[in-house]
Amino acid sequence: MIHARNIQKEFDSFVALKGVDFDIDKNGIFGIIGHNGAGKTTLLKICAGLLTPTSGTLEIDGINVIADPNALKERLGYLPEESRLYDTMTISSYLSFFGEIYGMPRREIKLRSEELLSSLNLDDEGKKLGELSKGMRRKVAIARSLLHDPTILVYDEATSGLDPMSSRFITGYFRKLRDEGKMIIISAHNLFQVEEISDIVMILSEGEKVAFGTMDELREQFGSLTYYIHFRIREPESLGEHLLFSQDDGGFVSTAKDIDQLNRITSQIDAAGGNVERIESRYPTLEEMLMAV
Ligand SMILES: Nc1ncnc2c1ncn2[C@@H]1O[C@H](COP(=O)(O)OP(=O)(O)OP(=O)(O)O)[C@@H](O)[C@H]1O
Repeated sequence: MIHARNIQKEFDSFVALKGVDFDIDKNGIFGIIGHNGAGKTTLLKICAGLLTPTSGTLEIDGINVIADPNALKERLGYLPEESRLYDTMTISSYLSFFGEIYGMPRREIKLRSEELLSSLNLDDEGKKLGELSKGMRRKVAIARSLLHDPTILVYDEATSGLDPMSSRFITGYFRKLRDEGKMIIISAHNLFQVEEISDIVMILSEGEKVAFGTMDELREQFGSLTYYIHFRIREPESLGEHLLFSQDDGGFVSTAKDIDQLNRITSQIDAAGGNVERIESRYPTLEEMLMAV
């Protein structure tokens, strides 16, 4: 559960967050998206208790994060956008080091590390962290964030630098953690991924919340179904200048917002000697929503 009221953050005279409010009543995956500089990392750091907002209140799972950020620490797994690892350590010595910082008993550190390495598909071949690939290093950072079995996860661009297989694996892993009842707050530039796994999405733009809700609620907010009319035509210029269309997969595509417009366009294509191949209808994707804000 998260209750945020009027979260503002100023850096000197620059206002990075301009009074963000939201409520999430059930644990699950909360995706924050927005263009570069929208304020995603700033909001994530505030949620992780690592940055104090200039004003506002924030409660996560009953903890007053701003007044008592330390109370969150035990329950928090935080993954920054770029996590620094100690290059000369091996994976297991690195995880042991952090386990000890968390005050975990040695035996538990060992068991938990083995469990995480195996479920993240990470082989500890005794290599030094500095010798690992970027994707493997990201997985080590993810393992570290999960070592103490936190219930609240704050992940900034968790899958950046991962190949598609590893990236899919991590999103699958998030679903598993969600099913275990954890609260997972993520930001990602991969909008398809956010759309696929988030229970609630927020779109931030220049420090303001411009949309918030389930994907179904966002689809309603960002307009209705659009019809995509895919067609072929020998002489596209004969369609006249009033019909908007673009090239698509060897043919052309035009869009209609309702059935009347759809009928008009298909008749126009027909009259110009074209051939409608298929008509698709779909709601806007998260990417199209972000383009619209
Ligand atoms: N410590 C800081 N001092 C001054 N300005 C900052 C600081 N941290 C962030 N900002 C500014 O606040 C704004 C929001 O930054 P933030 O990193 O939260 O954006 P973001 O949405 O995560 O962007 P990106 O997608 O590029 O990572 C930016 O204009 C940034 O320059």
